[in-house]
Amino acid sequence: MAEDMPMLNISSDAGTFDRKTNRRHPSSAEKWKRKKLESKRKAVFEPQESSASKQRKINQTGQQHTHKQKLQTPKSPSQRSNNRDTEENGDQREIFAAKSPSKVKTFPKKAPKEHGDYGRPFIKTSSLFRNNPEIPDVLSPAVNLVKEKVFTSNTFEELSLHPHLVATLHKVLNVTSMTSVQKQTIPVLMSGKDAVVRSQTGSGKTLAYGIPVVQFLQAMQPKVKRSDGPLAIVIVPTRELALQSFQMFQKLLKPFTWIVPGVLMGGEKRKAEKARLRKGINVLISTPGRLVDHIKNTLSMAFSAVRWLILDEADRILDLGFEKDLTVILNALNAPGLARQNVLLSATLTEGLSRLASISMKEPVSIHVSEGSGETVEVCPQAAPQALSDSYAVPERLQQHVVVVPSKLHLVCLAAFILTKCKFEQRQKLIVFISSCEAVEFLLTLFTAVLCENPNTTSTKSTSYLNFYRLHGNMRQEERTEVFQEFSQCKTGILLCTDVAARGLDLPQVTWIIQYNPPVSAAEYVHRVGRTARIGAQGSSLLFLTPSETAFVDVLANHNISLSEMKMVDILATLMKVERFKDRGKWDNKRSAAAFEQEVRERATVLQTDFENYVHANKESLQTAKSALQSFLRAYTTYPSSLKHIFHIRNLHLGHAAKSFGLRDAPQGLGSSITTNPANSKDSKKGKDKAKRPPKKLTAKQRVSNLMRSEYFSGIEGESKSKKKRKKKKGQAEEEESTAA
Ligand SMILES: Nc1ncnc2c1ncn2[C@@H]1O[C@H](COP(=O)(O)OP(=O)(O)OP(=O)(O)O)[C@@H](O)[C@H]1O
Repeated sequence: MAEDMPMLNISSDAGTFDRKTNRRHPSSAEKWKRKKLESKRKAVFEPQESSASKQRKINQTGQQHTHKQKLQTPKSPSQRSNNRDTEENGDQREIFAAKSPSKVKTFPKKAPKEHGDYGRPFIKTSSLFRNNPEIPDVLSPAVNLVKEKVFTSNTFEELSLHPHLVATLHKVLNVTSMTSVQKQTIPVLMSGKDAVVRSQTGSGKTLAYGIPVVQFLQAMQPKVKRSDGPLAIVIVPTRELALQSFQMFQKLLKPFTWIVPGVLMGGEKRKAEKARLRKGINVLISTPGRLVDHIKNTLSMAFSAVRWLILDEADRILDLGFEKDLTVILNALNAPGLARQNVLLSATLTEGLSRLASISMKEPVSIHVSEGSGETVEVCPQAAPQALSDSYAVPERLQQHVVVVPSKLHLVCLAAFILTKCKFEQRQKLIVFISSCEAVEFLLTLFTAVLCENPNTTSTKSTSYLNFYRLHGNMRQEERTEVFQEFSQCKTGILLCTDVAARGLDLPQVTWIIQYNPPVSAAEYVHRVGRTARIGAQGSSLLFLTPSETAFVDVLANHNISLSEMKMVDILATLMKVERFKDRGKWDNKRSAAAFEQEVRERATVLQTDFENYVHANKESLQTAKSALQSFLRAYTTYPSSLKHIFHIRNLHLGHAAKSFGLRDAPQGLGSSITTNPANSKDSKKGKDKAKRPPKKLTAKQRVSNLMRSEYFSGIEGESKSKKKRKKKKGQAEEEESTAA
């Protein structure tokens, strides 16, 4: 791993160390030594290698790894990681390098003149930029884009709605003409039929079911009373989406004050929710888990009057994690046997839904908004959802990009992209998708500490153009709600989040969606990017892939999604404009392209070193980084089997992945359950043996538990067994308490 360490090449004998900047200035003796070694620099820099020489190096890599591991043995990893500051670490590396035979390269002592000295220690860039897998060109296959027209020229007046409802749409919701999905769905639902609705993200599906429900309820005779209990139930996969749908119903129901909407989200005290349920909620919006909780534990929960069941993001709700909950809900609803209208909606409904349709729907109308089908609505009994193709429509004004970044460079590349957008462009609102709650927390802390502080001053005041927010399922509900509201209202900001924010959230003016960790399916990709370019607006997205993951572009192409490539070097080049590097001198066009590239590499290395210094500054931050890495690895094991040929934990290089968490080494004992790349194994011989063994087959139960764990990583809904048990106990206690009261 030694070669993977960031090399601030500093000798121990003299020089001054600037504690403010964490950098050491070389002594004159050192400078002389460096000068002598200048002639060797070419051998070290190797700016452009031929593919033949690259291949040779790849062939040698295994040998080099083994050798370097041997060199490191005098110190245990834990001892190494306890070395707080770079100076100490730098000494350590030099000692090892001195003892090593010729295969281990000697590091240069001085940067070439054209790169400037600026009185800074020379920065060896190879640890970040060498031994990375080759970056292939990504050619997104040609696809037939599925187009959906968002707006129609038809108005809500054409629908025979209650005039107060039309007025509310105009005045409160500020909408006048219908979107395509509304034009097709509202009349079908108003005629009393069940429907399966698929239309692109941000096309107005919420009002497409909200308007018919309100129209129906306000017209009911005798007039709706609170004591009637739930008449319409809306199930959504996340708490924030529940809150958002609830707020939409609140607005729509403004003129019809006798109809009461309510939301059950979890996070709130069950006792308080129970009290609200007892008082009476007519339009009940809930996450599946919370509703099941009340079905099982709230005696006063009655479903005898339910006339509408709406599953928004229906494909998500049908995922394994929620299926059990849904069965409980359907059993409870089906018991009284009242005629009920059922609606399923999502931007990515596929044939998997036929199972649910057959359980709960009667001759559903299939509404599929796309070019060509714009004016027609088919009535397809039972098998309707199967007719839905696997081609997904994405918003027309969404610009989709992909960037291929080796694992080691992930962190600096994300940081550079955030800086590019937020510092040098106006009014940027970014959402960054990350695979686990722990990794979100880690990146928030790291970026806030390293990017928001100005290294040239002692002030810790954060820079005004970088406002970080975070959202994931391990946060307290009040905090989640607060962040959701704040990020909705802010003009600029960066939301670091898990997939809790992937579905349905209507966050205004989001300009960029960054998928730092790839999604678990093409459908999830569509929902993530759908947080921008909503309702006809413009937006952009960027998908990060490692070189071994580029086949995911073909998976997306199979669903008619096409991406254009962005080059990592172009993203990193932003570092040339960043103020924190201003002491490195001004750059102009007169310098050679190679010098420019070298300077970019050096700056990226300085930034990576800042990240690593922060991570290794104390035990706590080191542990946080390790936990984040571990959770990332665990999340990586949960890709479905259909994508395992692309996203397999064995393809990951642990040392490189560790670097993307600011760690200088892959921590030991990352969890025996995680299958690792044999090349990462401490004992390469053992690793080879391991590689021969066929991968352990998981039982169905294990696969399910893996998926559930994946939910827990993003914190969408699934919970660990022990957490559920604790909650159940608490609930029972509350129940007893309230009965006693
Ligand atoms: N007819 C309309 N005219 C103008 N704006 C509208 C109209 N209908 C809905 N909107 C607005 O469009 C935005 C997106 O709507 P909505 O959240 O319902 O989309 P969606 O199709 O459910 O998206 P997703 O698939 O991501 O859940 C909302 O801000 C909503 O207020």
